[in-house]
Amino acid sequence: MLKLNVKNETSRLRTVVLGTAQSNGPTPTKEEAYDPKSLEHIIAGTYPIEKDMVNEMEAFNNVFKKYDVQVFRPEVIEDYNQIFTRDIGFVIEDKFIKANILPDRDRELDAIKYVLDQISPQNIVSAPDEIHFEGGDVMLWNDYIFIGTYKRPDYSNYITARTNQLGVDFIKELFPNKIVKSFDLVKSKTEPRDNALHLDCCFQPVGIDKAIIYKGGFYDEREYQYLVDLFGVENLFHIEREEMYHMFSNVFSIAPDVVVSEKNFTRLNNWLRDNSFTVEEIPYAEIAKQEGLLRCSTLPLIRD
Ligand SMILES: NC(=[NH2+])NCCC[C@H](N)C(=O)O
Repeated sequence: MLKLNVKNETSRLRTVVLGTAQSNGPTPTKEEAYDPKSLEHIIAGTYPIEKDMVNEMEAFNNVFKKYDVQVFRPEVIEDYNQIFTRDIGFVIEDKFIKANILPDRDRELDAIKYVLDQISPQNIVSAPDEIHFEGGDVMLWNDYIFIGTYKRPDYSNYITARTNQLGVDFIKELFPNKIVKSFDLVKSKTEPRDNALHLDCCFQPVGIDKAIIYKGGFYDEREYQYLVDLFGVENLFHIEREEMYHMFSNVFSIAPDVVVSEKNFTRLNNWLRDNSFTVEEIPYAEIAKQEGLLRCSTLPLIRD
């Protein structure tokens, strides 16, 4: 049995699910795209090919091997995108919460059934259909749970809005001892530079007291200010619109002092090293074209 334990984004990682790019399927049509960055690359004819994405995920897997992390991979569903495991469920403390994900993606959860079978059933939580959340919107910070959401009434018009108020309320009720803070995110169906698809596309803690943040991802400046006040401006690495488009905030921590990052994120990687982090650089620019990066590709089950 797996003894789940995740309380934050950075404690030493022991067990994780890493997505797979195998049998990712043919390039989707414009109509099939469910995020604007994939759409941009479908139109431009630059949508990533499977072989490149498999290689990028292997590089990620090799970093896990180097740090002795136990890795589960989803069973491969033929011609189905299973890269972004983060969104299909998430662990808070010792609970696995199954996400009510975008209908286009709902088969992804079946592929990790063999992992869920190793978790005590009383620790697996699912929510009624009208309650929406995806793991990319849920971020743990010890006593805090940060949740990205979309609060305006046209929620259902946005395929890029993945977590609703009911989702926020559900998590609040499940964890009455946590401080649950939600953040209304900026969304666009057509411009990836103005779309914070999930909270991890515009914010993520690193180390024990630092974080990466993109101010423009927050619809309400007061909610951005809340994080500035909580972390302290000197502990924040502010990214620009183009850097958020490249997904600088979507790196992944293996330990408080070890961050896996994209090899072209020079400005961020230098800042991390200047702050005594070890940066494990890997290529991930092809997968980035699907509006997800390293955090999105992982689902941590056990951290120290
Ligand atoms: N946690 C994340 N930011 N995940 C990114 C998922 C990207 C994927 N193309 C989608 O639209 O669902």
